[in-house]
Amino acid sequence: MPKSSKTKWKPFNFHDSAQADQGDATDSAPLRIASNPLSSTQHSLSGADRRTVSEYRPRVPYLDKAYSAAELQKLHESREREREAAQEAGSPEEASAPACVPASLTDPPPEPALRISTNYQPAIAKAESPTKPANLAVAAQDFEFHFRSDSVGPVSNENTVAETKCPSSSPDKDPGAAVKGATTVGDDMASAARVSARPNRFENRPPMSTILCRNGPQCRKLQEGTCHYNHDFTSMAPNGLNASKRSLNVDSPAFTPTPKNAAVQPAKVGISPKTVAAATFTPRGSGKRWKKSYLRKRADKLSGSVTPAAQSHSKEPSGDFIPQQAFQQTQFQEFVPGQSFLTSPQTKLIDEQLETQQPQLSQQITAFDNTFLAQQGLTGLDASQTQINPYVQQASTVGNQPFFQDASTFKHPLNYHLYASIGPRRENLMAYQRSTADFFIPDDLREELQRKSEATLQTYANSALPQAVEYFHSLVALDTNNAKGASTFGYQSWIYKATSSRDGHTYALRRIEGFRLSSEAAIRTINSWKRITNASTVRIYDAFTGRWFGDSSLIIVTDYHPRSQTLAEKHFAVGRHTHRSSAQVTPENDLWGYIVQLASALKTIHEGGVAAQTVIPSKVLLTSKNRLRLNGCGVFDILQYEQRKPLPELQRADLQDLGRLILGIAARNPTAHQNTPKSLELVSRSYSERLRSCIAWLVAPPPLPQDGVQPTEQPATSTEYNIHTLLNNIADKVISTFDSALHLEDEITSDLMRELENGRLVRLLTKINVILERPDTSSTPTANTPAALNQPSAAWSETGERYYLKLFRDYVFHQVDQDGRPVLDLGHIITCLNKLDAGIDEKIQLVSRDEQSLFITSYKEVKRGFEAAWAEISKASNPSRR
Ligand SMILES: Nc1ncnc2c1ncn2[C@@H]1O[C@H](COP(=O)(O)OP(=O)(O)OP(=O)(O)O)[C@@H](O)[C@H]1O
Repeated sequence: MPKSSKTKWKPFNFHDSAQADQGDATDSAPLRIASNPLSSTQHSLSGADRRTVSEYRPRVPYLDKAYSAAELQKLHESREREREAAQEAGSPEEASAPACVPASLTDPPPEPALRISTNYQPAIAKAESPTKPANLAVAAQDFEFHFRSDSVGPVSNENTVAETKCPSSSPDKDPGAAVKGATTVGDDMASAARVSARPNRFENRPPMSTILCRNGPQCRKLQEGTCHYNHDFTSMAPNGLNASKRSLNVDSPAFTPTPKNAAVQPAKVGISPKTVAAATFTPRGSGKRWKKSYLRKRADKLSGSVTPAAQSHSKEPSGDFIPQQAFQQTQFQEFVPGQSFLTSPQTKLIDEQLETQQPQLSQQITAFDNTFLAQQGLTGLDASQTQINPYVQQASTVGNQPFFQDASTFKHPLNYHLYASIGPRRENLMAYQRSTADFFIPDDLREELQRKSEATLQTYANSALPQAVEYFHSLVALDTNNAKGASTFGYQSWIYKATSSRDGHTYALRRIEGFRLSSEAAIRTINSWKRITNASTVRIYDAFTGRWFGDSSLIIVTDYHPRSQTLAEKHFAVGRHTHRSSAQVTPENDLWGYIVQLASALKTIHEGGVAAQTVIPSKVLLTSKNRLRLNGCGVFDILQYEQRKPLPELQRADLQDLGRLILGIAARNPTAHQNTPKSLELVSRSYSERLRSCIAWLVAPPPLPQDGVQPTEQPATSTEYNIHTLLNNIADKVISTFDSALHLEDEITSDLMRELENGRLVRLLTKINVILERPDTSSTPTANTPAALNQPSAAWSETGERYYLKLFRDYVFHQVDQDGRPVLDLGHIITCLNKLDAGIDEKIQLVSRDEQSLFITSYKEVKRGFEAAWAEISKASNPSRR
């Protein structure tokens, strides 16, 4: 990286990417990656094997050696001597043969626009005196050198790349002359033998004036009068092939393979003749459907009727978004190939048939429709009424479907390990080196988050559940137990995941089946619960009753915690998520963590003037590792409003329930509290006395004081049985749980930091893809002249001002090694993108795919080019800014 570079770190401003100034980009490039030394390529000047620009020698495919002027002069003299010797020996043919020497050695070369020496510094190349005329006699034949005349100054929009051709690339001269001269003269050089053994790729090349110019009709060189290629495009077929050259003919001579050592004509850019034999494109994989659609479209056209536009892209505002409804109403528009601007032979044939045999074809279409509908089981429907929903099941299946969908039916699981780093991590990296895993959050965390996200978004198209419950839609049952009896609450209860049409978030709906609300006051108790906010409770939002399920149901709306598990499922082996057998001992620290979290929840609940009444294994959710949330709160307050007990009694019962819960887990028996002394003895065998005495205190509350004063109104003493006493007694455990929580927070923050750079790179990649090879945006669409969409832009052609941006894309993403194999080096890609984002002064060499063009430019200029193109596209996208 050049020392003089003082470019400031200034990332692309991609709408919202307000990035802070990161200091000197040359000293602290944003990300430095270990470059794989094995992956250095012919295009690469950066990385571990970086060479300086001056060391670069162009690769000449048919010469192993680049001859200097002195060497060529020596060859010439040697050839002259031979000719004279032959003359003296009386060999007239040999003597009369013209001396085959490079034109550059015999004639003064035509005045070049720019002359180059082999030691040139391309980025700062300047015209040299013609004292070294033959230095590039060989190299220049293969390369058309492009230079940025303004490599340091600002890039002009009109002529971004000032390009110069070497004189020997003139079409009038045989480009292989110098090589031929060298090979016939040199009899003393092994390299000459090698050269002569290799085919000259220009030998059988047709004259340039017969080759169609790759830059197309808009070739700038043509306007300047310097392009010697053919610009008569009238003979070209619309698909870009030269019809006269490429079309198959029975009179065509049989194909004769070229011998391996024969001179090979260089391959031309274009569509391979093999494509003639390629299968016709058939949309949607069904030839019948495609043909049917096309036939109908053509029949419509002939009969004057118009195929209605699809409604699926209507921009009319909709009300609440209800995916299931929208899903079933969607119309799928058939693919209509008639709108294509290219006419395939097949469509031409059908056109002709339609013109001549319209009546027969109409019958054919009707017969085709009937057959098709019969195949789909849709007989009796008019084709225009048929809307095919690929997700709709047979009616009988839907009718028999229970509340619980077969989750595997529509499941397309993610491949969680698609992006996982493979193999062990290398430890012997340098300080500035990174491995792929460093750029992403840990695999297990990412997988867990992805699974949660998938669970949150999962819906079923053919659910037998109501489509909407109040302001919720897309219901999915979370209960796994199909045959349920009366639950904890004395009624059948169900849990559904649902999406709110008010805010689009996902909630859990607890349904109490068959509950009749007797008093308005009962449902208003939910207001106290709405105010309870604690990290260890499942938050409550709303409660209402209704008949959406065909019965009178009470619905309580709570937070949804995807992929959560109850303590009962985890510790007492009664659920689908059970990973641990109930025989396993739970670590004591985990148990203290449970006590602290639930005590924290109870503290907030009791201070809020309510009681949980649900501190039981099936109502405590585990939402991640050892992370508890008290669930099902507020339900008893509504259900037992008439028979409610005094609050102190309920709050003491909460503490006792907590004791029973911990006792059950510690003794590995959900009914352990039924024989408390024995269970406590069991606990004392596996756990500390501290834990045993804490559980013993919780499960045996002292008699209730008679005055009924609320515990929260008095300072706690060690003898009182309330949540404050509990928290005072376990203060040290509270502190250690708090410390663990802080450690976890630090870890998650550092994981988050890794993803920070990825977001920036995604924005950069998005921007690059928006820009690259975009069709022309310069023309503004009007009523008479529609936008020139899909028209290739001259800016991307070889002479266009954005050509080098395309080459930069190849340099970053399409690297190949010396054998032409793809190089997949994430380090190289990320390094290049970061350097582009920073816009540093480092030089890069961009080579066209055919190796005919070479640019020496810098990241700074590439960035400037991308920014200019982005500004142009942004302007074109916003009519008010045009
Ligand atoms: N808020 C929630 N978010 C996500 N999942 C939940 C939520 N509440 C409950 N679940 C899940 O729903 C399932 C059933 O929960 P529920 O509270 O009905 O327990 P249960 O075992 O059916 O007990 P019971 O029938 O005695 O009430 C559990 O697997 C639980 O993980």
